[in-house]
Amino acid sequence: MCGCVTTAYAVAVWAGLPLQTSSGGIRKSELFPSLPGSLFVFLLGFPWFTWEGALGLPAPPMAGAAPSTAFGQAVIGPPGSGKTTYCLGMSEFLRALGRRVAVVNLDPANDGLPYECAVDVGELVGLGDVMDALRLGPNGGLLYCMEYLEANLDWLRAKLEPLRGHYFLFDCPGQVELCTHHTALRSIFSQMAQWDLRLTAVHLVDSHYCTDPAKFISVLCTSLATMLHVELPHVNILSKMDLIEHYGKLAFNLDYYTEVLDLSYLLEHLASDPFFRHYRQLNEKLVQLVEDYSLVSFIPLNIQDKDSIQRVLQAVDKANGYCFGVQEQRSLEAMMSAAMGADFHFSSTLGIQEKYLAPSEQTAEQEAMQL
Ligand SMILES: Nc1nc2c(ncn2[C@@H]2O[C@H](COP(=O)(O)OP(=O)(O)OP(=O)(O)O)[C@@H](O)[C@H]2O)c(=O)[nH]1
Repeated sequence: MCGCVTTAYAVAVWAGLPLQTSSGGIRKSELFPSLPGSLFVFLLGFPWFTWEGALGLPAPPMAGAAPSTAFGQAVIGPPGSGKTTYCLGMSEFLRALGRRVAVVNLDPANDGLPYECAVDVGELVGLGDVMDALRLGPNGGLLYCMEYLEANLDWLRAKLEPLRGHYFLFDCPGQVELCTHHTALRSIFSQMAQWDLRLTAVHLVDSHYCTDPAKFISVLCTSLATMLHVELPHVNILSKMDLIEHYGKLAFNLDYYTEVLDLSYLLEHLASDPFFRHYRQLNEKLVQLVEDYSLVSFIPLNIQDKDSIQRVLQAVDKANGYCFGVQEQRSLEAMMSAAMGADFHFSSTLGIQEKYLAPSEQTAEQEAMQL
């Protein structure tokens, strides 16, 4: 069809027929004044000739062509923060939304996986074998395994290539140094970006750390270091929201922790502890560093709560650009996304607070925050 139109156009141009209305017609001599007619028709015969190219316009999208870009999540966080459970819950949620999901286990220490694993790094390198052969402990062994994977990325690429078109969840090892200063994991992610795999780093942190101000400062520092080191679009998650007050009451409202509001209140709270009073200056500097970057915030998650997973997915899809992708299964998913976007953020955090935190008398700090 396109060929016929092109040929008719070529004949018309060659014959010198007007190409628009009789009054405003354009002749070949006006379009291509310096191009001899025979050369012009000769060019039209080539398969690479397109009118869009000739007129400097972008090429039209090829209907039905499979886009090569893949999307996914790199699930990271300290040991026990809930990465494997997250991969299971998120993969089930995504499948219910109609996405084809492939979960990839990059943690050689993971055994007895609860999810259906599409690719398992254990097929390439085993932690037990490395520890035995090189007489390393579990930590050193795991770092070696990651370096081994980095040196054998062809293996991973060959495993991922047949899964193009899937949405990927990478269950990563929990060693904190892998995300804060060791280079192997970062280099694996950056290589995946070269393969046109757009990942969001989903960094899980146990929410009960919020109940201890000193631990929360350390969580803020680790999260910031991870964001700066991993170099991926990043979403921080407070996991296990249902257990948030398991080890004590929160000193402030939940949004204080999720939005990382004025941290000087945290320092005042710490000053009441005789041990931390001696480290006030150190804590001040750490808190100042976090505030200066102004990058860290958290989304609360209870993996058993659909609304909470949806909120996380919405942030992840924005971060890696999935929501702008051509493969999005529109309809219900898009409608949910729009509805969530209209949600007033403060009220949604308040809703989570009411759900998971026991109502209590206002503490002195909370009163001070409201003033
Ligand atoms: N109550 C509750 N428990 C959770 C939640 N998420 C994870 N857990 C539990 O936390 C424990 C650790 O979860 P995992 O998913 O194994 O954590 P991980 O980060 O993969 O751990 P490593 O592989 O050791 O790094 C398990 O007992 C889970 O059942 C949650 O949202 N709520």
